[in-house]
Amino acid sequence: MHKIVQRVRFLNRAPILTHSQLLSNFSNHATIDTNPTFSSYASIDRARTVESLDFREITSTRELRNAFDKYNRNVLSRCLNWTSGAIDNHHAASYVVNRHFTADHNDKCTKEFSSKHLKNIPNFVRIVEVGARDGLQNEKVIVPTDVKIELIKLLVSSGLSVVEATSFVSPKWVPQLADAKDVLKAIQDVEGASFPVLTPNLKGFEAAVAAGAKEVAVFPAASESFSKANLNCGIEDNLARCRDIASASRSLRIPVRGYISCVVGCPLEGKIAPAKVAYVAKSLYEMGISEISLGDTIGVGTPGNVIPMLEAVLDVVPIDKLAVHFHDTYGQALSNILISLQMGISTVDSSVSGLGGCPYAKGATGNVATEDVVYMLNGLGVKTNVDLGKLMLAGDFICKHLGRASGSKVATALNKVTNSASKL
Ligand SMILES: CC(C)(COP(=O)([O-])OP(=O)([O-])OC[C@H]1O[C@@H](n2cnc3c(N)ncnc32)[C@H](O)[C@@H]1OP(=O)([O-])[O-])[C@@H](O)C(=O)NCCC(=O)NCCSC(=O)C[C@@](C)(O)CC(=O)[O-]
Repeated sequence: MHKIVQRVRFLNRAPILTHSQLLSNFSNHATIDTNPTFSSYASIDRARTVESLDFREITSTRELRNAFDKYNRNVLSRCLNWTSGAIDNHHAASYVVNRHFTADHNDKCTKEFSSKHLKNIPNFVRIVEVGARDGLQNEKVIVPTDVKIELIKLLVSSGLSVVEATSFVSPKWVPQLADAKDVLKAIQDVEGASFPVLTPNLKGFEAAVAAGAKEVAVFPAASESFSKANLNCGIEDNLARCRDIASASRSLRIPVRGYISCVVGCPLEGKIAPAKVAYVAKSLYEMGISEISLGDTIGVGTPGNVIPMLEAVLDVVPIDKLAVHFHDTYGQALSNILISLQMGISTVDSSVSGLGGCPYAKGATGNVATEDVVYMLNGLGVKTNVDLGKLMLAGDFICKHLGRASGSKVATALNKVTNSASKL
């Protein structure tokens, strides 16, 4: 039933069914419908828990499946005992979404497939949501603080357990995040997630801690030129700043994440050698950084250059300390994530609706969209604890505010499907 509630909820254009309304609709269908093709559903063992009901059992009947394929409203109505009205449209939409367009995997197929080709893929992937920071930092028009706060709350309510909240950087460099202190203070009581913030130097670290930060992130680059453009200092000077933050955080027991920018390519230097990335990763590891996120800042990576980069880093840093952070400029992010998972990495950064871009990396488009990552992981049978429907609500919210379409292919496709379904 949880699944059903989820699917109906994400159709936020019409009233939401309560749990008991859904239950009663379900028992009605099971008892009233006399169509023989529907008997497999009608004979569902009553002793089974409500949670175990699954639309797949219903949609396995040929007549119903054909009706969905042809969007035949008459047959659908007969099979499902619909009457007209908003509730029925909810049903239609959730059936259609489930039948055709979710990434729910078929257990048998996926398991056989995984055992051969996907055996290293983790059972659980931790998603680090960076939309409120990486996603918004490049926006020219200042997003009001309360919109940022609402976005963060919506992201948490979708089940994301790490939601990067903002950056304590110079407001002259990144004016969009000048309200870092207010954002962080306003989410102190939000439960269910951690809220890391970027800190480029001790000044930023101290301000973040004063505002209530319990996790921070430093962000050196693997490219000397990019380091200067982004942080006004070279790689070594910046590593010294990271070291200062790492030692200041130790006594406060504050975990420090380390991003490495430009791990395969730099907007100023071009290709980046894997050895350079490994050098910065090893330096961060040796200073006690809790997790190292490898950033393809301008999205030029393909599995062809990501694999050698990951191999070089894996020689010097244990796999459980690594995360990947792909931008989707050339549409390669999901393939790069899949390769990273196959190599054993189980933490992935992404941004709701594919928002993002670094102000100091010209041409870089958004991060990989969290919706697309969740959809792919659902399809692989990998757990994330993220509710795709609720995540789409967060995406909808921020896209409406920014006045632009979602950068997530999954959100765009599912929204089209549910719009069609609501016309049934
Ligand atoms: C690092 C600095 C501050 C050096 O900037 P600077 O100008 O060299 O610093 P400074 O020490 O000379 O100070 C200049 C002014 O900034 C102030 N200042 C100094 N530090 C801070 C601070 N922490 N917070 C607030 N203010 C600060 C300082 O007080 C002073 O103020 P003034 O006296 O002129 O009024 C600057 O270069 C900066 O803020 N850079 C941040 C750039 C940035 O945020 N880039 C985007 C994030 S990186 C990214 O997106 C990549 C990533 C992580 O996502 C991974 C990926 O995608 O691959």
